[in-house]
Amino acid sequence: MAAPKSKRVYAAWKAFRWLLTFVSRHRGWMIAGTVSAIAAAIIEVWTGSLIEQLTSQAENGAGPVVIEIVWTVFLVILIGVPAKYLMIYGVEKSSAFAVRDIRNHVMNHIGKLPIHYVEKQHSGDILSRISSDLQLIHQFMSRDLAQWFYHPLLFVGCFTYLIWIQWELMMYSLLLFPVSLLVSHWIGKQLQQLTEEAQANMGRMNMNLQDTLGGMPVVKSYLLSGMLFRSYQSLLLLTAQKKLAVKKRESWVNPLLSTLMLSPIIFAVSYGSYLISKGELGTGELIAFLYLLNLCLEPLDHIPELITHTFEMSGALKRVSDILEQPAENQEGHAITKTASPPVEFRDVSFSYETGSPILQNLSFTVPEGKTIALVGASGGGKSTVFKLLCGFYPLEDGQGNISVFGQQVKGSNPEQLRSHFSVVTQESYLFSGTVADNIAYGRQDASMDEVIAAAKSAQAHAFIMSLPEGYQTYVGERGGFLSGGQRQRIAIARALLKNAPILLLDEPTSALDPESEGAVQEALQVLMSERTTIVIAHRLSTVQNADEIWVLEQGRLVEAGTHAQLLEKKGLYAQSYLQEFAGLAESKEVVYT
Ligand SMILES: Nc1ncnc2c1ncn2[C@@H]1O[C@H](COP(=O)(O)OP(=O)(O)OP(=O)(O)O)[C@@H](O)[C@H]1O
Repeated sequence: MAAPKSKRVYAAWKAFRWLLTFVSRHRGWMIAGTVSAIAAAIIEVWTGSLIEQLTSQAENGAGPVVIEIVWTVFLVILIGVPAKYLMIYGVEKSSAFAVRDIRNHVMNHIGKLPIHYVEKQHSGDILSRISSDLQLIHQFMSRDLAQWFYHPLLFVGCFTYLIWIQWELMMYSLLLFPVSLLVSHWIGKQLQQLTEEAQANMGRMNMNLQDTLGGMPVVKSYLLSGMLFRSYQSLLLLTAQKKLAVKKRESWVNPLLSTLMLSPIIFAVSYGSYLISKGELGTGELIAFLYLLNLCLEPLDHIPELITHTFEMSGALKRVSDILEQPAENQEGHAITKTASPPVEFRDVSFSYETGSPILQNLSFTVPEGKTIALVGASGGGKSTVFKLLCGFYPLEDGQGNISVFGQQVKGSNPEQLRSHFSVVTQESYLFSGTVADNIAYGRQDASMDEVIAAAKSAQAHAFIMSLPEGYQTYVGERGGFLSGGQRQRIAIARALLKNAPILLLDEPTSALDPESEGAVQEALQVLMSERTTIVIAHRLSTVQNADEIWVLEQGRLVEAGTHAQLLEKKGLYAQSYLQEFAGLAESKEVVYT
């Protein structure tokens, strides 16, 4: 449902004010551009006055004065050239810097957005806001902002001077002016709505494109390219229709307005000639009047266009400022330091993403220092949620229990400081665009090359890295696409080793690998896990067997805990359900009943 008008106007005004805060940081060039715009407008009006003097003196036959005025006209025109140059360059320069700052600000803000917001958005839509919406804003600032100073000033200057020459002629000539303003304002509002819709569709198209490229193997194997293409096509059509609707309105309203603009000239020539015949107006005055009236009409021709561009820009501005209005994750809070208290403790934690669908229920456990805990349980039972809460991605509300790390509450802690205690390795580790060395060094950005190599050696990755065409400087491709799954995991383990955090959160890093790659990654993991506290979401029998303790999570509750042998002995849920999943039915039976 569309927001009420007053709210939309307020939102547009707020977005505009926000834009001005960025422009004001580069006010030097903006002021230079604005002053030049004022100067350029004054020069235009001044030229009109000189033309009037010139024709009057010529009529009176004052030859030397005429020559003097001609020189002055040339001089004034010459001064106008740098003034117009500075008007355009000054505003463009400050706009370019302002847009650079906005991009920085948006990017910085996105990095600080809480994960619970980002998880709900499509990255393609966010990307579209940063690229095409900001592009539209930049276009407005560099193309239209200077004109917003120049044209109204030119209009006011010419208007005042025209009134002074012959106010009646002026008033009659511009009778139709309010009509054109009303038409352009009305059309501008419609354009803002259409532009917002077109930009939102662009966002959806980007989502579609990103899904097609990012999920290419799935797209190919499930023969989805046709379906995705069709949905892209229909979005494209919708976007084209919206843009066409914008152009359609622009293209009938602009000629209409231009025609309205011609009427004052026709009127001025007719009525002015009548006044001359009555001796109430000089020929020079009429020539100057027509020159200035023409100048006066130039802004009137441009202002409607400026208004429509401004509405278009405010649609884009709103989409960008929507992201910025999302509160950033609180970067303050108490520091968590490593102490002798248990590394991880959950006390009566109950949590839900949506009200009414509990995910964790009164969950309590303590992970002792240096131990490896395997979390098992049915899919959707809340295992990954435990990790998300531990890293502070979703803050606990009052009454939802307590989570502590080294005896200090996660709630209200400094998130960066908190996360410095964890290394996370997931089933499919994320590699960034860049080299192998870069990707390992993301574990600790001040690490030396020797430390990167040492980490790679410990992660059993050095040998394969050295066999790559450019060794550590080999480009890994998008998301590490040039490497095998096992190689990617070993780079991720090297990154975690370099980070050297005391607590490991593993989402079974070998579960997506074939047995051959698994062996090498397991060896790397053993190095990583030694002397660290580890919680591992277990999918493999070998992992649960090697864990110090296994915890069974069922619908957000801890229902069984013990070593592999103890849980087998108990013949409870673990022995009956999960072991079969890990080892296959036959193997589990064999183990259970021996
Ligand atoms: N960001 C989210 N917003 C809403 N619901 C979510 C979100 N993330 C997870 N859930 C829901 O929470 C429940 C627990 O998810 P979680 O990922 O913790 O389970 P899991 O035990 O790790 O499952 P799996 O073994 O399949 O990875 C699921 O029902 C899931 O749909």
